[in-house]
Amino acid sequence: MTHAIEAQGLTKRFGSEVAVEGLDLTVAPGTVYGFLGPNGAGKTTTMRMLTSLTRPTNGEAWIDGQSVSDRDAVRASIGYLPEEPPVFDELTGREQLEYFGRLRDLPPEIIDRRITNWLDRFDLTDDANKRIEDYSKGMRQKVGLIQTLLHEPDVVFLDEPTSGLDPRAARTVLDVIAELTDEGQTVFLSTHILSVVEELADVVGVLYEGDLVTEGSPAELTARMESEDGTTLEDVFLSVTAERERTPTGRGAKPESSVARSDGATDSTKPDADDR
Ligand SMILES: Nc1ncnc2c1ncn2[C@@H]1O[C@H](COP(=O)(O)OP(=O)(O)OP(=O)(O)O)[C@@H](O)[C@H]1O
Repeated sequence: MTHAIEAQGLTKRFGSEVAVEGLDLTVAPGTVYGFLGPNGAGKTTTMRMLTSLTRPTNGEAWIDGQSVSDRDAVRASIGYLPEEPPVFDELTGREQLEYFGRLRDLPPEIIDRRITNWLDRFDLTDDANKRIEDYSKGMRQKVGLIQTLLHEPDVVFLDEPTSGLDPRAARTVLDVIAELTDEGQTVFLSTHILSVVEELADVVGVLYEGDLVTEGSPAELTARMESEDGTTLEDVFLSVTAERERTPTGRGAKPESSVARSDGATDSTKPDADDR
């Protein structure tokens, strides 16, 4: 079976800073992989490598068996919603989505039909012709999510997809994620909201200082802890990350505050300058 996502020895250094270290993982098609880790653990950097937006310093990754080093070959298979949805303030919601549909080479009638359906699903129809500069954070997030899904990618990378959403919209997003996997799509989901992972993830991986410190189904991870009934994913998360804090390795020894981002990136869906 071809893995939807595979990484072998994936490593990213920014100067002397090791953001991700020798990451090995596989994700089966049609599943949700919950990617957890404290702030600065390397989740975004991992997703940027897996989506071909930044080049690994070492190691390799494949999407549907296709190397991410060939951006053109994997582009159509990937959808990526970064933490800050990349949208143009001066466009209306509908124009933004049409623009994305054209970038993805979708026929106009398909673009039109899918946009209409998604706007309706996310309760955005009445605001579709307003400029995005007048949108709330949650409305921008909805547009970002729709444009990520518009071309029906095989593998969807979502960074905090429910960020800024009210409970009803957040519920719609969770339902949509479950439906995607029913259709055979694969979802790589990074979030700090553990209940979301608990509900959706088939497999959970916890990244700590660039290292995958534990992996398994939510049930396996909670069962692995020698503790009383009622252990939650939060207990697991706190336990595995605290263990590492007591025995710092690699980049754990470095002060986080000394690290300056070298790309100054404002649009996290753009490839890094050194990767073009
Ligand atoms: N372009 C860059 N230049 C220099 N250092 C970087 C760059 N991008 C990330 N880093 C560093 O790599 C490490 C991992 O960052 P990353 O953004 O991947 O973490 P994260 O797990 O996504 O964090 P959060 O949960 O806060 O979003 C951090 O120490 C960060 O400062």
